[in-house]
Amino acid sequence: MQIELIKGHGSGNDFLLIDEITNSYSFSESERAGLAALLCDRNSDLGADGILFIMKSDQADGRMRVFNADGSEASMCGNGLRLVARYVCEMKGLNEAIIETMRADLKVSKQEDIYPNVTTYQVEISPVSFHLADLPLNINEPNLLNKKIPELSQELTFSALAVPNPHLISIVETEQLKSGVQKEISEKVNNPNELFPDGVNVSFVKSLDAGSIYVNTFERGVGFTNACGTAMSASSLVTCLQGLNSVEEIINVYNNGGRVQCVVHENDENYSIDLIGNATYMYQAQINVDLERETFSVRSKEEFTEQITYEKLQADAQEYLQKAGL
Ligand SMILES: N[C@H](CCC[C@H](N)C(=O)O)C(=O)O
Repeated sequence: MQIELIKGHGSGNDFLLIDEITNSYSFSESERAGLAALLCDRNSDLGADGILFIMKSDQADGRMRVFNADGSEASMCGNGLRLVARYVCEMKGLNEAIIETMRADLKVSKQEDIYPNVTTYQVEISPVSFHLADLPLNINEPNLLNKKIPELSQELTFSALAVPNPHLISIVETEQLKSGVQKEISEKVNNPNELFPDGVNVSFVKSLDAGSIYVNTFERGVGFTNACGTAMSASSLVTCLQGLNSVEEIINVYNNGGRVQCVVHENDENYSIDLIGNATYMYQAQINVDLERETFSVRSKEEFTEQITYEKLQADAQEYLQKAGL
């Protein structure tokens, strides 16, 4: 089958966007998973952290389904939703829209550039739950906020929440970031285990200057990525719960792919997070895929020029992190 796609990224978390609104593709569930595993392979001519299927919606301006590089589907993707927001808004000539996701119809909007000439969108991250059954996390507690999980670590404390995809977050110091402990814990909870039967995204967070944090994430279904939008949003919320940052204030979230901003909103113990950051296109391509034989070829590939400007944002962020000793 012939497929057109755009490759883009949100803070270095890169995705293949497949437009099912304009094109008359009709993928079965197994084809969606198979395409993700085949096209996201970093040893192939494409490679990405996941695929974003952009689909018609009966109730919103568009619909996003996100598949990780291992072919598993996730309920939400913050960096990916900014790319889908851009694609749908530009297609329909909108500055704001509603995008249907697995668990909620979410508000998205075009924003002022977060960095000169870097196309920027804001997306709503919601719903948020601290109920452990919503991850799921199998421990006999109503929630897990800044507590130990002895099976994973004797010294680290963790918070667990679903936004709505599952996140396990630990606020750490530089030495823990530089040790191999995050990889160890992440691989343990993303291979068959009793604690997290569906796996979990694992983030280590370091508080920097006031209103600034650094987040490093091992993503369920992918591995370490440059950034994870839902993880950066969930981490921002956890830093507010721990008194390191404040709700309704901009939090600069640094990551290995650059910088985004989060604003945590609280309404009677209900939280949502606004995630603001780049939505950068890298190239568009036409490919021929033979899923039976698990092969594909790139028929054409045309680069965009936006990445050149994005790399200036990324260099600034990396300079800041170097000064912070990261
Ligand atoms: N790996 C995640 C999905 C992608 C989320 C991430 N790329 C983001 O930007 O939020 C999961 O399985 O829950």
